[in-house]
Parts: sequence; structure tokens; C-alpha cells
Amino acid sequence: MNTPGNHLEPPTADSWAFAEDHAPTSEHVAAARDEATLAGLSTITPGVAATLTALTRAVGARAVVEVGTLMGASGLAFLEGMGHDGVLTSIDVEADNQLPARRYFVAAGIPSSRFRLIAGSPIEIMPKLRDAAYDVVFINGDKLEYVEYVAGALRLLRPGGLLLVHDVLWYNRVADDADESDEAIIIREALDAVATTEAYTRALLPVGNGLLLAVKN
Ligand SMILES: C[S@@+](CC[C@H](N)C(=O)[O-])C[C@H]1O[C@@H](n2cnc3c(N)ncnc32)[C@H](O)[C@@H]1O
Repeated sequence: MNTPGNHLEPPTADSWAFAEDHAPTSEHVAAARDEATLAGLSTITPGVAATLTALTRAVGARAVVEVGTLMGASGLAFLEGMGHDGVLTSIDVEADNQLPARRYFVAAGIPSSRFRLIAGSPIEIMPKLRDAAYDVVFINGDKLEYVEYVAGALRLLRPGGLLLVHDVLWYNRVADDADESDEAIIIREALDAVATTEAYTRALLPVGNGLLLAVKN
């Protein structure tokens, strides 16, 4: 049996669910999540949504870049964490994926001046964004491009800004050395790229499908 000070066991499924549901998401985030889930698409969990909102609030973010819009669940989590003048820039390669996001943002009462939805390749669009102008960069797009996204994020972040990379545990496959799937290999490379630059102080949070948090020094 574990006692304080001894080596901890991983959380049970009940503890994990308790943590995930501890801070409820808004009805708008829940609706965007539900639509993505019903369509069989991968979206953030409630625990990740709560973490994104709290971290955004903690750094007083006024400008967030997101790679991977989908139905807008994470985008709303950021918009809810920012003040009324905070602006989300969200990039997705699929323009059609951004239509529901716009609908959910409007339904949540977010004025259009507070979000920019950019359709196109994040690898081509990230270099066009301003240097050191963003408080948070959130990566949640194509896993096979994670190394390029991480490289692009460094220039965009201001000192003290947060790099957040989602899905870094990728269904328990990243930690499994025997797993040589393209996604697992590339996510490991992206994690290594953050670890080997002295630009960041980092922690890996086992919330949702794994969230890397790296503060730009
Ligand atoms: C995991 S979803 C983003 C989820 C969103 N952030 C949310 O909170 O629900 C990934 C997004 O990246 C884009 N994407 C581009 N290439 C992809 C790929 N090969 N596999 C998965 N998603 C891809 C999709 O259009 C999709 O909107």
C-alpha cells in the first residue's frame, strides 16, 4: 500500500475520471466537444479544457496561437481564459473544420474581433505570424508535423510565454519504446526538440492524451 513519501502508483481509472471532471467546462466548450465526439473526431478532454483556461488566465494572455481548430473546443477554452481584449489566432488545414468553430464562438457571444480563423497549412502560415507577439502557442494539429510546429512556435512566443503541445502521450504509444508508429516517433522527436533547447522550462502533464507545458525562458 502507498503511504505519503513512498513511490506513487499511477491513478486508477476512477481517480483519472475524478481529475478530468473536477473543473467543469462551460456549456459552449461542452457543445463543441460533443459535436466533435459525435462525429468521431478527436477533441480535447474536459481536463485539458480546464487546464488551457487556467494556464491562459495565469499568464494574463492576450494573444494565443492555436494549430488545429476543429469544432473550436480548445479555442473557446482559450477565449474564456483571456480577458475581453484577448485574441485567438487559430489555424487549420481544413477550412470546413473551422465552420463549426465560428458558429460556437458566435453562440458563446465572442465578438468576431476576438478571433482569427486561418485556413491553410500551419507550416506555411506560422512563419507569417509576428515575432514574440504571442503569450501562448497551442499545438494540436497533424502529429506528423509536430516537429515543424514546435520549431515554428519558438519565434512566436514572447519571453515567459507558454508552449502547449497536446496529444504527447498519444494513446500510451509514445512511452512504449517498442512502438515505432510514425506518430509515436515524431511526437518523441518533438518532445526531444523542446528538451534539448535551453529556451524552455518544461513539464509534461498526464491530463487528457498528454499535455507538454514549456515556458519560454
Ligand atoms: C485533434 S484535432 C484539433 C482538436 C481541437 N483543438 C479541439 O479542441 O477539439 C486536429 C486538427 O488538425 C487537423 N489535421 C490536419 N491534418 C491532420 C491529420 N493528418 N490528422 C489529424 N488531424 C489533422 C484537422 O483538420 C483537425 O481539425
